[in-house]
Amino acid sequence: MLEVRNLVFHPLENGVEKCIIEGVNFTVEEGEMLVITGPNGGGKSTLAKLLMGIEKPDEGAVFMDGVDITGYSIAQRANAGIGFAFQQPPRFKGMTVKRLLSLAAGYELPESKCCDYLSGVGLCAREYLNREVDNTLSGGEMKRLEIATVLAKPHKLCIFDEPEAGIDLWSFSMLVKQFEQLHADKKESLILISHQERIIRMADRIMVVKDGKIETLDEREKVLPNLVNDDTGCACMNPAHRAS
Ligand SMILES: Nc1ncnc2c1ncn2[C@@H]1O[C@H](COP(=O)(O)OP(=O)(O)OP(=O)(O)O)[C@@H](O)[C@H]1O
Repeated sequence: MLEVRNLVFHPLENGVEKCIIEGVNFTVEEGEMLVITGPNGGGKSTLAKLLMGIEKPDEGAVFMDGVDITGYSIAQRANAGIGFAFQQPPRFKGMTVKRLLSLAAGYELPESKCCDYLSGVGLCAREYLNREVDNTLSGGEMKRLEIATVLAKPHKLCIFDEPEAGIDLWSFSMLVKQFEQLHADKKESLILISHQERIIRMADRIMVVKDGKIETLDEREKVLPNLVNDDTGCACMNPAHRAS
């Protein structure tokens, strides 16, 4: 379904080319959950931004259902069926949570539906529906709201960048259930960027990205034993990232 061919991203930093992504190739099949992990600064978020069209690759191509979407804008990619939850979600002063969810869904959502999406990420609709999406919301609230906006619309492919970041354990457990349900339905393909062992354990395949390259890409059963016994700096080894 998604095919990434030889992606290269070399932005200029102070006039000098910096190698961030170096010839990355992979595919994601229909209904598959691919978890991308690896050390901090390895290039995972940049790869997600290249898939979403937030950054443009210097070389390579991205295909969705055989169509070359490399030149597509963020909006065109959204229309092609790609949803994305940022690592650090943007805020929209003057917009209510209800309005944002309706915009994300593409139609005026009834309150009951908003309630379902909000409670799915551990937010109480009564408290949040009419709140503004501004800096009065905490980082964890923003993050969960961002995920709710992605869940509010069916996509072919959803990309979640560190959905666990800044989220308390109780809400994290609810999120894991949401991902398990999405995965069980097999209607959407999922790319989850994560350092969390509990999320990594849900993957069909695991990709380890390090120094802008794919270090490993294989089925979970093959990658996981090496990952949890690895002390080379893969963040999921850090006890702080382990799910309780
Ligand atoms: N446009 C850019 N110009 C210069 N450097 C960049 C640019 N985008 C990303 N980088 C650098 O590329 C490297 C990879 O960043 P990226 O955010 O993709 O890593 P990551 O694997 O997602 O890390 P983390 O696990 O900490 O979230 C970092 O060193 C970052 O500072």
